[in-house]
Amino acid sequence: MAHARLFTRREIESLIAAGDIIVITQNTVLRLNAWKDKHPGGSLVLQHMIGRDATHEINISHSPEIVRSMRHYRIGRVDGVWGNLIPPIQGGVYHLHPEEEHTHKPTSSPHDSAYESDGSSDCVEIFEPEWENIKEVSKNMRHRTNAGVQQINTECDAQVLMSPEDYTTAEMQQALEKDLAKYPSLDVATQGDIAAKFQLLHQRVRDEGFYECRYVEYYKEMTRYATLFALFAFCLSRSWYFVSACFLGLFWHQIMFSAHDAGHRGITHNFTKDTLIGIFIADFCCGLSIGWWKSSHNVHHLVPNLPEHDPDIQNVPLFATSPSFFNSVKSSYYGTYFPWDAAAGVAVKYQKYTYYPVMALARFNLYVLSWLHLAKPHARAKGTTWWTWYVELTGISFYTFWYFYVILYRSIDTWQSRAIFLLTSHLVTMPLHVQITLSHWGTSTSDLGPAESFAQRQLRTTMDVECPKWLDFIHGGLQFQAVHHLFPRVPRHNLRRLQELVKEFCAETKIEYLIHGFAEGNCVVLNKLQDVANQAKMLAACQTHMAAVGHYDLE
Ligand code: HEM
Repeated sequence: MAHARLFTRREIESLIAAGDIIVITQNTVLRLNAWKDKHPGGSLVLQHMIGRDATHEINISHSPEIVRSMRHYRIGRVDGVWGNLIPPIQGGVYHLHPEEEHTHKPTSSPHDSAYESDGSSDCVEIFEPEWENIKEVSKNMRHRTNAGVQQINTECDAQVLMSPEDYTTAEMQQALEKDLAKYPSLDVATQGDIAAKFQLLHQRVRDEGFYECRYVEYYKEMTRYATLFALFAFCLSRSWYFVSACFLGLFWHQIMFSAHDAGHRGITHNFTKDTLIGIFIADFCCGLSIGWWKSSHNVHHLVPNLPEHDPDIQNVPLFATSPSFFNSVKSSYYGTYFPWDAAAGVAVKYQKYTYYPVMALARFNLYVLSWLHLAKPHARAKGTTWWTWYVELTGISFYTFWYFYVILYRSIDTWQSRAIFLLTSHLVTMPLHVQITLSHWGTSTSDLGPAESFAQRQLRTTMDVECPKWLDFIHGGLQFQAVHHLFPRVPRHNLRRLQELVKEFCAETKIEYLIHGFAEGNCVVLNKLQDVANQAKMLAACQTHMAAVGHYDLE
């Protein structure tokens, strides 16, 4: 039996070196080459899991039936605790071992599970923690940068004698060390214990019915959306343009929460039904592509707050929430560089002040991103979800005609009223964009490496907003972001109850549960923006100084 084969770590590395998409789940080895272009969650999410134990990521993203169907892609198993490799997309480099170069046979069978066992009983390799290596690297970096950091602390002007690269490294290192000191150890036993406890928690979530959607809550939601829409239409018919625009903005603000639920298949749990609900709300009613949103959001959920990989924090030149961006990050999502140039240097210095104005206009940017996404060849999904692109294009075209022609042009008389209506309806959605950024912009952007468990990474990089129950509808479930990141398919209206279990889990595992009131959360984000702005100023001072002493070219 091919799937009885026991793989060694070296063999897994060789398969990855040969270009295979190898993922470990519950000690079984999956080869997913056949899903590369057909996976409904996108190809990037598979790539971020290559060489890793993706048990939790897989279990929280799919129904138990789909998880069971994955056995078709099994090519063998591994023994002991699997120590995650760094996926190639995140910089992992693997080489075929000379003796395997000739024997590796890439498979092209439909199920891609035709890896032939040679019947040999390969030696079992139990992963030894890389924690010692991490500490060693960390120590070396500290030695290299400590002198510079002290210099910066004592000489807060352009007299710093540090290169911009060293300064950035020092800042990133300090943030990393803060997290290492604050969060549970990355050793195998501790992270294994967190993973085991998370598995138990997930079982409890299933057993206690948290995945069951309480549809009555959606009837209430729909009543609210319908009321807001009716008020918009009524006011428009009376030519009360400003009030009408406010109601339309509030309608968009509220209904987009349900698009988020549908995008996660958190309503019916059926891909086709939830995707259609998502397209109806996002594309037809709001002019935004749910396909674009899913393609970036699925990646964001897997690698939250990793500057090179999470599209949600890649906002240079306007904003930077991590000094990593000073190194001109190449985005694995967009495939392009976010250069740290003069424009970024200036904009980021003032980002604390531009945050709310930009959030107020953020919706216009989402139109652009939606259209750009649909124009890309890879937006046309292959496999069973091929139809989504056509329905989306119909929806978004309908919206454009309806909003810009029927509402703005035909229903409103003057250009001045049109401009007021356009701006008001879009500005009213600002709290939604602030709410979205509150969840992550104030939290850590450090990468603790492949040894960190799924649950710890999500909780370390995600923040909840505390609010009374009666205000839940205003935050639309996004206030339970940490809970949602652990269980993205759990229906929104069950998250408040689930939050209690997650808090218990955090207390048991000693992972801090990040939660702030709305105003306090805003301050956390603004402080983070100010911190990075200060770092950007210091970086500029380093550049000026190094240029003055002839070690740096300001161009
Ligand atoms: C390597 C780890 C994997 C991750 C992180 C992952 C993640 C995801 C995500 C986020 C979605 C949601 C798509 C959306 O609605 O936008 C999804 C959907 C889906 N994935 Fe995966 N996936 C993984 C592996 C697999 C594998 C091995 C299979 C093969 C059976 C698979 C089959 C599917 C299917 C059929 C759907 C559609 C969902 C549905 O019908 O409910 N995935 N996946």
